[in-house]
Amino acid sequence: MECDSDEEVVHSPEMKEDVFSLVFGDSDSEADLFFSEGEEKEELGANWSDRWVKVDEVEGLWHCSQFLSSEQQAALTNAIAAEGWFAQPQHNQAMQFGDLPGWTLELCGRIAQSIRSYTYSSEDETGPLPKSLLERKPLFDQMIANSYQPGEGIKAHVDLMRFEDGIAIVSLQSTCVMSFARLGDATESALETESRKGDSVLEGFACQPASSCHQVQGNVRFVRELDQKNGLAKRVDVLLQPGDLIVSHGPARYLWTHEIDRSKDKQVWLGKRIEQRQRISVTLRRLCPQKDAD
Ligand SMILES: O=C(O)CCC(=O)C(=O)O
Ligand SMILES: [Fe+2]
Repeated sequence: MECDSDEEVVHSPEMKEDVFSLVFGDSDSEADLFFSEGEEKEELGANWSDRWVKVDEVEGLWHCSQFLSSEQQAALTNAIAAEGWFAQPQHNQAMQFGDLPGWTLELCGRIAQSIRSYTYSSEDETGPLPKSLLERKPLFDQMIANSYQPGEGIKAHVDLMRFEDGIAIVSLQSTCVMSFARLGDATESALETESRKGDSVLEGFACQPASSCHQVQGNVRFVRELDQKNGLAKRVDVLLQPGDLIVSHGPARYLWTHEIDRSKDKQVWLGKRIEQRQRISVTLRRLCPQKDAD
């Protein structure tokens, strides 16, 4: 079964006040899902600059490797499980608008913190989000949690225009390849994966005689499929591992589709098949202001 983004709300239960404290013990509004006791929140940003990687070909797409540690991933997975949204495998999507659960607010805070720490320490970069988006309040007011059983993915889409620019997605539990395709090319016939088999991963940027390029940047690998005519990337695959975060704005948000095809034989990375487990993702966005009805 495919998840059709935004079209289907399987489950959207009322938030129970006490769920968060049941899972994490009593905590105040500065809930401590992500921060262990005594940890200096301000100092956490120190090494963010190394983890954020700009995906050059998809302007406005940024990847943060290991945004959440394994403990934090477990805590977030538990918080989602405690919501009861995915108690049955056929329930695959839950949305929250406005008053977001405590763990979501904490996640938003941590995303903002990591982006700020990157953006304000590198003057010449736009960073994962332009400052105008980064400093809006609230940063996000809508959350979708998606649950994918092995074999399930999400069709190529651009997120609905009712959401503002600036989108964040956190991946949990199963590694997957997310494919970005330039909007004009999105409907082209299935893209060749065979040509990638046997290609080796090289440090830096290496173009194969065929039309695909591999790039390794830190812990992140991209595979780019080039347009033979103009040499520009028409498809870029990004490996998302549990705990990774991606953020998109501008062209990446409006001019590229994103897709996860987990049908048989599609989740292949550098010649190896990715083991599929249940995957959960948390997408954070902000709704456009309501237009007054005339
Ligand atoms: O599951 C994902 O990583 C992507 C979700 C997505 O694209 C969406 O909800 O619009
Ligand atoms: Fe999406």
